[in-house]
Amino acid sequence: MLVSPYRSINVAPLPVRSNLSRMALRGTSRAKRVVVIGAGTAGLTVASCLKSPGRKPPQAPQQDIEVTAVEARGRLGGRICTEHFADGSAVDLGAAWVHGACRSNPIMAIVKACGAKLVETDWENDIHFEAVGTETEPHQSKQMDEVELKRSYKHFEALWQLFRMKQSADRREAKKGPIVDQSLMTTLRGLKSKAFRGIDELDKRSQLLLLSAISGETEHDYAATPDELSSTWWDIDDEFDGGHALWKAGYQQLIEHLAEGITVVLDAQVERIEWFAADAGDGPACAVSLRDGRRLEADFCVCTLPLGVLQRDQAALFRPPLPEAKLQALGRLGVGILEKVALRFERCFWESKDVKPHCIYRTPTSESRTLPAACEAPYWVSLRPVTGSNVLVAYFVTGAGRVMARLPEEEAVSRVLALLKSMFSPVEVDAANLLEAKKTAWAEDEWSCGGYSFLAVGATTQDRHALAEPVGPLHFAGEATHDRYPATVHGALLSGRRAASEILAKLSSEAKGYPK
Ligand SMILES: Cc1cc2nc3c(=O)[nH]c(=O)nc-3n(C[C@H](O)[C@H](O)[C@H](O)COP(=O)(O)OP(=O)(O)OC[C@H]3O[C@@H](n4cnc5c(N)ncnc54)[C@H](O)[C@@H]3O)c2cc1C
Repeated sequence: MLVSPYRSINVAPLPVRSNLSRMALRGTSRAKRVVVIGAGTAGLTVASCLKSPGRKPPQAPQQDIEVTAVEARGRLGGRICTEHFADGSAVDLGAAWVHGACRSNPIMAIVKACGAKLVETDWENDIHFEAVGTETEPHQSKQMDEVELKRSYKHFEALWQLFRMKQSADRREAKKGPIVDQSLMTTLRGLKSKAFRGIDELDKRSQLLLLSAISGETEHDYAATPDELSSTWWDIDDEFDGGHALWKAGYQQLIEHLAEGITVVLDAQVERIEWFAADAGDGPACAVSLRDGRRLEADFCVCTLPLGVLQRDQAALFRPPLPEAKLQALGRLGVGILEKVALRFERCFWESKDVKPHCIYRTPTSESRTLPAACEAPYWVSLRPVTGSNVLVAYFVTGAGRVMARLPEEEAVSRVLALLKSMFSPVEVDAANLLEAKKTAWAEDEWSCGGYSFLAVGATTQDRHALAEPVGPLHFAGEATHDRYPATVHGALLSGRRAASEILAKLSSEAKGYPK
């Protein structure tokens, strides 16, 4: 059966919960109401922090807070979406890895609290194929020559050293005043030295291998092409130490933990967010209108809508309109595309007695690969080391992801099978060996409009700050608003904590009688 994320067929429906948080009421006539828009990681974190804001200093006010999260989908988690195959094994169709599984990563405390099991991915344990001939039927692949692979890495390292020097110089200039940014690919193409004569000077084959290495370094992580990514600010994000680990029972464990005790209204699509001036009288500070006509009034509203949704809907959503700085930030930031096709087989054909790869790569032929290229071929992650099930997950990014998102499920699956057949014994990859498949379409999904945010040409971290900036009683969270850890679950979680502490700080100064 093929399942797209928004259908969420295999996810056990989580009940709408209704035990509102009630802390001791002191000094106010009624509880403060907070509406959180979106019940993904950021939204649930805001709600959970406001529900139990932790130990407070004695002078801090005890404030009664009622938190309600409204969520467009019929499930929790947003871009976290765990589904299950018929054998009970979990597969994450949205976020899968805890990037930087170390103690300072806030996700690890939740992993510990829910007793979850993580399995680290061994990126070195991989196999590389390359396509031979043209990409037209029947296409074949052969395992890559190690010597050639090493040679391509040499080119890559030389190019990357040059790039890092240029990027440091550009960043120094940016500190002095405005600079003209350009795409990562434009910069890479312009780099030459004695050790590296330039991309265009390489023979076709070396170019192809170099480009694959660039894809691996940029497109796989950022879900955007080097033509889209900012050269100056590429890789400005921070990361936690430690490996990259997958959840044995799925990322949904994090969502279930965050959602405990939170009131969530599911199937509630927000159509309008209004806020009113502080001197507008005794009425509500803001109001959220739903597609079904319901209206929720509140003292604060926290918007955790994904960047793609904000870009599409901001003009219709906000009354009054968002400030210019926010609109400009929305226009500059980019949304990357990442899609998955997960296949469960009866028999495992990608492992041998000696080789049990975690990852499988395939370089397409030069004929099919235009420069500068989008990553046209997927890479595969084996879930055998994680769940023990014979599952391969194919990852498609950027243009290839967009194509996959639009393809009917059966066609997408047969394309992935054809690629696998070209690399492994066609007898083993036979459709009869395929038990189940699940396919995503995040790029087409009304409530995510893509994968995750990236700094496009001309965008800077300041745009993330502008997106995070509160507007009156309206606060903002979500992965795109985090400056250090965007595009990740931990970034979304930390952005939720930030928005919650902004509201608590306002309540605290209000209780002390400071002006709003
Ligand atoms: C395919 C894929 C793979 C990824 N892999 C990883 C990974 O391995 N590791 C990692 O750390 N990160 C990964 N990410 C990124 C990670 O999933 C996100 O950064 C994170 O989940 C975002 O959380 P959020 O709360 O900001 O947004 P979301 O989870 O998208 O939450 C926003 C919520 O708002 C809801 N919503 C939208 N519109 C409306 C509306 N009008 N009214 C009401 N509700 C609305 C949405 O349904 C959603 O539930 C991946 C993302 C994708 C798509």
